Amino acid sequence: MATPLVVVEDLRKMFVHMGRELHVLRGIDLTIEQGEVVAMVGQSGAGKSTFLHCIGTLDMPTGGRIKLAGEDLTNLSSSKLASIRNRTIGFVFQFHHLLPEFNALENVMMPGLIQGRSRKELEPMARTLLSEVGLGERGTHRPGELSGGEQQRVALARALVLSPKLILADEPTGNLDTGTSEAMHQLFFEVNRKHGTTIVVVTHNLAFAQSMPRVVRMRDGRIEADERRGASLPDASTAAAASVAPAAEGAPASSRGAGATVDAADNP
Ligand SMILES: Nc1ncnc2c1ncn2[C@@H]1O[C@H](COP(=O)(O)OP(=O)(O)OP(=O)(O)O)[C@@H](O)[C@H]1O
Repeated sequence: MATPLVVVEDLRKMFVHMGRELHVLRGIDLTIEQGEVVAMVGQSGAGKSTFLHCIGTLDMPTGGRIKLAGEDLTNLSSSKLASIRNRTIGFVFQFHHLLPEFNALENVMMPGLIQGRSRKELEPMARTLLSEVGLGERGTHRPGELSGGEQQRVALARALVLSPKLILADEPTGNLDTGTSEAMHQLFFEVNRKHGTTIVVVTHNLAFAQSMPRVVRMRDGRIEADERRGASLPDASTAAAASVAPAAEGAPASSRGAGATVDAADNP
């Protein structure tokens, strides 16, 4: 039976900007089950990132309720929220925010090192994750010595190092070329398959969104559509190849038209 990981009820977020109220989330109800892979799509300004930040405990809602892994986040202190965040969520952003003075392996270990865990404890996991994202041989490279796609793969490995139940990704391939994006997209499916991690991705990439089993479309701070496609995930061998072959980054775009934007589809 499906187990809810994220339960959102009547979620609202209002910003006050220059004395004016901006109602960015206007009553969102959404349940995400454990192990789901969900695309969040919609036009620019629809509130996708704000929604992601709220369920990621990076931003406080102004109304409604969020339950994460059974815990009601309402009225929790910032330190309690940080503790839930650290043990439950891994983040992947458009810009990877790797620390330039540390190598790939150290960057992957960093969330654990910050928590006071030992290098000895973290290193085997970090090495395994780097291998899973196809960078087993690049552990000693600093971010400046890696391509954009490789840096983003290090960021994905870093997001996984504390074994989160949930990965929240905000335009994780928005900064990458089409072929590199495709390899990264396959990696998300591979991570879901291998670790059972629930994944929520904000994306403008039509091909990526359409490959997801569930697509939630936002408009003006509300959910406009929530479609479960029943689509099978991409072929495991394709995903595995993408995860182990850095060369896949240079692979040509598929005929599905990766790189097209969902917004373009919104406004035919
Ligand atoms: N801190 C803030 N203060 C005021 N307004 C904000 C703040 N953060 C976001 N907004 C506004 O909220 C609206 C929704 O922003 P959000 O980033 O969630 O949209 P989005 O759907 O992710 O858009 P995009 O696809 O362009 O990234 C925008 O109009 C934005 O200007």
